[in-house]
Amino acid sequence: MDILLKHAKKYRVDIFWAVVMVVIMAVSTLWQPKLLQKVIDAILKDQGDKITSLGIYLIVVAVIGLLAGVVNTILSAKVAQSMSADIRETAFRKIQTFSFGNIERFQAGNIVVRLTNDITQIQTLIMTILQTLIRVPILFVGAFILAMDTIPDLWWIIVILIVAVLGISMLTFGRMGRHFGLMQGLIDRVNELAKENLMGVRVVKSFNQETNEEKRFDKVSDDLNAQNIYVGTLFSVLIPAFTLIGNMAVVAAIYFVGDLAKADPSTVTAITSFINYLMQIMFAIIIGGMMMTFSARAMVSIKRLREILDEEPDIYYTDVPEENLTGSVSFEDVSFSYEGDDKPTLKHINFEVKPGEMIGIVGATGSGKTTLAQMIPRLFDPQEGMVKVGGKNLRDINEKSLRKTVAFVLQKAILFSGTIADNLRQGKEDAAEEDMDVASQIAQASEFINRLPARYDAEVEERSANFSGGQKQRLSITRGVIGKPKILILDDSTSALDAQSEKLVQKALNNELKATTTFVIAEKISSVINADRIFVMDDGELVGEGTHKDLVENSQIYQEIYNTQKGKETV
Ligand SMILES: Nc1ncnc2c1ncn2[C@@H]1O[C@H](COP(=O)(O)OP(=O)(O)OP(=O)(O)O)[C@@H](O)[C@H]1O
Repeated sequence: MDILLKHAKKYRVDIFWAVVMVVIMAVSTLWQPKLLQKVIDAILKDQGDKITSLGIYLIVVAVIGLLAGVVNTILSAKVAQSMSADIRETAFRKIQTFSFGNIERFQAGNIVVRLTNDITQIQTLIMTILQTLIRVPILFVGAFILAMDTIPDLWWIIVILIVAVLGISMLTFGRMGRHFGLMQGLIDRVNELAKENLMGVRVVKSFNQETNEEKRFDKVSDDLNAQNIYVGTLFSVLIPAFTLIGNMAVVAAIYFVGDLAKADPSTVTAITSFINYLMQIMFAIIIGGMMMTFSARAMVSIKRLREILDEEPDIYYTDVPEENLTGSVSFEDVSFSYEGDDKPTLKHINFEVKPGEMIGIVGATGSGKTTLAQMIPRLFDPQEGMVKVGGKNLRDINEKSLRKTVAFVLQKAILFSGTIADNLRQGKEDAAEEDMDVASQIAQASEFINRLPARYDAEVEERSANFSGGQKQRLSITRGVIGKPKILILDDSTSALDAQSEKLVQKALNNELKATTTFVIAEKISSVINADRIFVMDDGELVGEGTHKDLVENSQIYQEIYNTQKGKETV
């Protein structure tokens, strides 16, 4: 609840007026039956003047109540929407501080559901609170007192009605609350499955997996449907049950009022307002029950959002001034394990790289090449040892200094929707067209960019679906080199390029970014054969280091990789 209170402060004036409007609305609702009773009384006594004045009075009270209701709805909607937008933005800002590790802990799909579905639940709760929280007790207590005051002899009908409606509400709304919790978990699962399926739609189709995928999805969707049907069934039983109780109370009131009227004829005119108050008591209990059920559902959502807001970022940057670092990189006895893994992925890695060196990293799949590279831009922190850039421990430099020094071109080229220029400017905020020309020439991207009518203003669709794998990689390399970083890491980033283009990229890098320290992770030895030094990784260990010539002579693992590739390629 503290999330709601914290974000409510900003809207306290609107909340105050929303609450005032609710009170006016409740008082108007309570007042109307009494006025109606007086109008009927005047009609029976044929008091023409009184009928008109009371009639106008009744209409004015009803219109005021109606207007208060409209203003309350407008204010409540405004506050609910604004507060939920604020909470969503706060959560999104928090997510931006997360490391890879933090995000993996939640899974991306799960975070999306929290930012959408859970926020919607919270929005509904805020709206419900502002519309009903105060109205329910005022209506319940007011209608109870007024009903007792109207026909005191029928007090027992009021008590039986309250006991019956309360009993049924507690039984059903309690059950619904539990099922809402289950539904939330299933909605997560439906979202995850749909996302996984759509992201991997090419794999699904090429492996003819549609039927299996449908089965997996249907199972979760059916479970969710079963929960929905259960809650729906409870609702469909509830409404006739409440109607029956209400009608029985009305019949009892009419039946017994006959006896009372013999002694006091004025009781007859009181029956309409008495019935009205009975209905108001019943609705107050029902609305209260529904509010509690909504709250139970929204509490699950608040808890899920709290988890995001309370998550401590794994990686903190120290508050030191920005500085210009050199391109040297050193690992001092670095060991690292992914969370939940009992086996380390990197084991006691030691090396030193001078500014401007080109380092190739090779090794079997899963040997830890990407993990090692991810330590340099500090995507993960090692559990043991120290990573230094420009002679400084990464834990002692600020984020900006590191980001402007290191550019990382990922194995999987990821572009954002927008234009090509928008994407390139992620690598250099103020990049001019000339910078883009130079960078795209290095990445061998200029040819296809120049063929696009809008060139750098060409649109990149969502998930860059309008570009081929090779084009995405070229654009991704362009973004990596555009800021002329001191350290450039290419993680298997030329895998979708033909051998000729790959060679041209390497040549251009050598010519244009001579001063840049470059790490090239490659599956193919041919991609790193000309590197100043090549690191050989095996099962998390750095088992060899040297030029291609040295390694062919001295490293058994390198020789094995080299020999398996030699037959297939011109190395
Ligand atoms: N985010 C992660 N969480 C848990 N384990 C991971 C994660 N990323 C990698 N691993 C594990 O760490 C090991 C090393 O992975 P890494 O990606 O560094 O290897 P690699 O040498 O780059 O492989 P490849 O050549 O196939 O890209 C693998 O066993 C992998 O399963």
